[in-house]
Amino acid sequence: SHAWGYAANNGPDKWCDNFPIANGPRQSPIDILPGAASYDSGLKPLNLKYDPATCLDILNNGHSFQVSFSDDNDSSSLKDGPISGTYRLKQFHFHWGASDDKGSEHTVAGTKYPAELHLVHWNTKYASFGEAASQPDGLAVVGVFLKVNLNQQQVAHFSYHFQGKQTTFPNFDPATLLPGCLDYWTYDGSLTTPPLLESVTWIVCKEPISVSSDQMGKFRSLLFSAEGESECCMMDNYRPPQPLKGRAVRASFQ
Ligand SMILES: NS(=O)(=O)c1ccc(C(=O)NCC(F)(F)F)cc1
Ligand SMILES: [Zn+2]
Repeated sequence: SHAWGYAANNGPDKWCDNFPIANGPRQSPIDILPGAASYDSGLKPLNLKYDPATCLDILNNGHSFQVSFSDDNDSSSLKDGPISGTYRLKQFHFHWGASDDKGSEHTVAGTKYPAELHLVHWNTKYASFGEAASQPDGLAVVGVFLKVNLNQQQVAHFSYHFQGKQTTFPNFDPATLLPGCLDYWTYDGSLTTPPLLESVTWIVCKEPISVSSDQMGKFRSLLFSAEGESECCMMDNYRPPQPLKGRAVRASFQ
């Protein structure tokens, strides 16, 4: 079976063929309706601690580019918020569109942002990321919307062209990618790409960060294709919102 992707023949509408959980009860992303979210005063502020020294490399994995972190200790981790215990940062990556009117996976009352950042963390009550990824409370992903600010300087100089390309990416501090205000919505969901595992506590920040239109251009210059293949620009690598199926979305703010 041809690998999954975002094209008409292998994209989100086809994923259920090989991954039936695509129609499961807690799939992501979702459309967040702020008016329907319930404020929960029991939710704690996010406690994010990132150590740039744990930043390892940047990889174009053919679906996005991802910056990986060494996770053999808690020096880059998430605590509090809606979760209990400590979740270690494993990687971050983005989803984006072919134009600024689309690209985010979560939407807010139908509004699409041009891109969305995902900071992926795993619950240290499990032995590894791989084990955590198959547990209902195994992962916590912080989602941050990106908006285009026409005269904004570059967020960071990512531009990793071909699939499979990997390079060191020393001392990048992911805290520079966080908005000033860490108000968030939270709900139980899944990975937004196959295998679509229903193991994610989603934490979606209300405030977007700004990127330059040049930065968006750089994202769109990345390639789904590998070196030597006919060039296929990496864009529209987002899954559309999935049915809420009765889930509650809580807000950390009023
Ligand atoms: N887009 S997302 O929901 O943040 C997202 C985060 C992580 C993974 C991932 O590690 N897949 C590989 C695994 F775990 F073996 F299945 C996929 C999607
Ligand atoms: Zn993602």
